[in-house]
Amino acid sequence: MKAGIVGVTGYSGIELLRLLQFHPYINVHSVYSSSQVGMKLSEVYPQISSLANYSLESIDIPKIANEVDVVFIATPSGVSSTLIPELISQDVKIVDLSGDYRLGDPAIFEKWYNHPGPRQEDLEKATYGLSEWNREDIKNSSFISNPGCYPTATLLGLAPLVINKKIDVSSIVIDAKSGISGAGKSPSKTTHYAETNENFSIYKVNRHQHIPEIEQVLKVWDETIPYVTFSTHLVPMTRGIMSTIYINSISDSITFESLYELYSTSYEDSPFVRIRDKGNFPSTKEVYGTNYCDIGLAFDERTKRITVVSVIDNLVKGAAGQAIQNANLMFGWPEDTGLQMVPVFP
Ligand SMILES: NC(=O)C1=CN([C@@H]2O[C@H](COP(=O)(O)OP(=O)(O)OC[C@H]3O[C@@H](n4cnc5c(N)ncnc54)[C@H](OP(=O)(O)O)[C@@H]3O)[C@@H](O)[C@H]2O)C=CC1
Ligand SMILES: CC(=O)N[C@@H](CCC(=O)OP(=O)(O)O)C(=O)O
Repeated sequence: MKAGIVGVTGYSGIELLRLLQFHPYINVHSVYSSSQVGMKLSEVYPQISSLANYSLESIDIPKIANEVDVVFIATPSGVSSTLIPELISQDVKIVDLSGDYRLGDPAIFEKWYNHPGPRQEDLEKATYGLSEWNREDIKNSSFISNPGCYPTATLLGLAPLVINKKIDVSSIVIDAKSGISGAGKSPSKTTHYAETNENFSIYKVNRHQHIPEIEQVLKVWDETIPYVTFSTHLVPMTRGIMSTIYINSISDSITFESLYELYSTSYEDSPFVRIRDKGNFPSTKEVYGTNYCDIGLAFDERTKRITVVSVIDNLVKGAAGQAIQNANLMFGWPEDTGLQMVPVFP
């Protein structure tokens, strides 16, 4: 299959190109840019000069649809909703890495993203691509809205408890931390080296755009879920997300062993979700450069509170890796095709 990447000069786009080098059935045919048309991609990223000699092409929808079988769109929010209305009518599979098509209601989108959302009629054609929990719909879809990085780590961490109704639904607190590459490659005041190095900061308190995304999915799993508390922090590292989740249990019979059994069973057919043994908690480096989501669990007998620790690489399972996992599902291949990496460590 031939793939195209829109936004290849960004962090998720270049990660897509890197990961697809390992894919046996997908060949990156063309790469597209809005601002550097005609340049060689190796002029932007000399580290890929040994790969095929890609030139950055303009974003011309009929041409894209004509030359590739699947197009990955890795552009800032607000861009894909200008491309999708035309692209969607063409015979090409689409994976959108941005947040544009994740929320089902354009009014909610506008409230949290602070700019107008996509058309309702196009939103209805998008399938939310949380691979592990939406496989059948993804297999039958040709337009995937890839989840956000924080929602991926958080929802994989919460799913077994929420779906199996093991918790006090009003008690969910999510404390999430991200490396700086989560903010993309354009520098800003908050991602400036002097602001992030040897610093640890909280941001977008109670107004992060991933709050409605997380709540929307949780409500599909359990309609009684009200709101969640979700906070995000910047950590002075390049990649990685750790989502630490605190929840009150509703059952006195919960033990670490019962939690471990629940999670292991829930993810027994999910090659990328790995559950840690008792007392063993994952760190972000242990999934670095891979599509894994590693989950650690604890139960506090005194407070009856459950702690879930979920880590991913934001650019892989949180973006490019999950996008390829979803393309694999759409094409009917095993979902780990081309994604069997070993973490870069240390
Ligand atoms: N970074 C991460 O960890 C994650 C990011 N995402 C989402 O994926 C998307 C890409 O993120 P990321 O790679 O970090 O972003 P970057 O800012 O690193 O790159 C985005 C790229 O989009 C292109 N672009 C910018 N403006 C436009 C435009 N108006 N029209 C077309 N292309 C444009 C640019 O390339 P050029 O100038 O060459 O066109 C740019 O290199 C975002 O929506 C982000 O929210 C999702 C999950 C995780
Ligand atoms: C560290 C950092 O800044 N991370 C970004 C997450 C980017 C992302 O995945 O957001 P989308 O929903 O727009 O795709 C943020 O918190 O906004």
